[in-house]
Amino acid sequence: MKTLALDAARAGRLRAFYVLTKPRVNSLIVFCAVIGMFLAMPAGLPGALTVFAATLGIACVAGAAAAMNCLIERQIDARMARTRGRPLPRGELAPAEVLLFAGVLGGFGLMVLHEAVNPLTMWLTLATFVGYAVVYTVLLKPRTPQNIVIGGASGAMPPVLGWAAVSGEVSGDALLLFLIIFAWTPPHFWALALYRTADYARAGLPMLPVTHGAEFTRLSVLLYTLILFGVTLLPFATRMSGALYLGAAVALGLQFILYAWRLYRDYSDALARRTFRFSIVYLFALFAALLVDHYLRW
Ligand code: HEM
Ligand SMILES: CC(C)=CCC/C(C)=C/CC/C(C)=C/COP(=O)(O)OP(=O)(O)O
Repeated sequence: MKTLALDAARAGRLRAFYVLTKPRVNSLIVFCAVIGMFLAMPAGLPGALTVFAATLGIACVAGAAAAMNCLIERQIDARMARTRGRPLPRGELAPAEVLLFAGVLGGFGLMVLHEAVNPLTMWLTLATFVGYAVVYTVLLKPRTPQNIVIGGASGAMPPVLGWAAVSGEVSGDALLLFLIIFAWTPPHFWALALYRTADYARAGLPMLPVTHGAEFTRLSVLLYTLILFGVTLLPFATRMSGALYLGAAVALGLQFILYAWRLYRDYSDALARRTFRFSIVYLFALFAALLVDHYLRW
């Protein structure tokens, strides 16, 4: 009986550490990094060991960054309905053990990148960690409604990390992939912020709908979705990608613009929620299209 209770407690703690790494958000982060690895090969496949080590290293550092964000924001998270069920506000884990967990996980990830991939990828991943855990979480998020526009730069790094892991450099093509996620982040986040405005206001965070109102935020979502459409045409314009990619980018982009237009003209929380969900499907599908196009052309 006693062993069973102990096992259940241990499983609960393991689950709490897992939740801290924000596995669902990071699944898309890692997916984009892996696509970057394949696109970096002009022909053929990247080495299996490089792909494995780079994926493991990037996933561990991204998980550590998420855990640091949960640690730094534990009091803010306790005030928001969406986040108050996280392990730290619930008291399931102590701050010191989360710091240790993030340090060990992040340190392990950086070591794998340095030893089994290359130092450039390790340094870029460390910079991404600092960009999210310090620049975005500590400096920008509590201060400016442009927090996610500037902080989005770290979220846009994963394909660049993947590219650097395989090629040992950062090329213009990799920067196009960066630009796509950079332009995608504002409509992705502001769609959610629109139906979570009360939560952010309660937490005292200056998100765009709190500081500038819903209508301005809806217009901003629409404008960034149009910018995103233009940016997603660049891989075709520069001949990095072919017609198959172009077809997918146009079809997905028009659908995103339609969501943003309807959100602007005819707002409802349910539509904002659907737009946010679509933003995730959109990025998965766009990066999958880049990959399929790359190998079909080859
Ligand atoms: C500064 C940039 C970003 C901000 C502020 C942001 C914000 C958010 C927030 C608040 C959520 C809800 C999370 C939750 O309820 O636990 C979310 C979900 C999500 N985000 Fe982002 N995000 C950003 C960048 C990214 C990037 C770069 C990616 C991937 C490339 C991404 C992928 C996702 C995914 C997949 C989800 C859904 C998670 C789920 O289904 O539970 N986000 N994002
Ligand atoms: C090393 C590496 C590849 C790191 C990538 C990590 C990274 C830049 C993630 C950005 C996406 C993310 C978790 C946003 C959550 O925003 P939030 O923290 O405002 O959301 P919250 O309110 O749910 O905590």
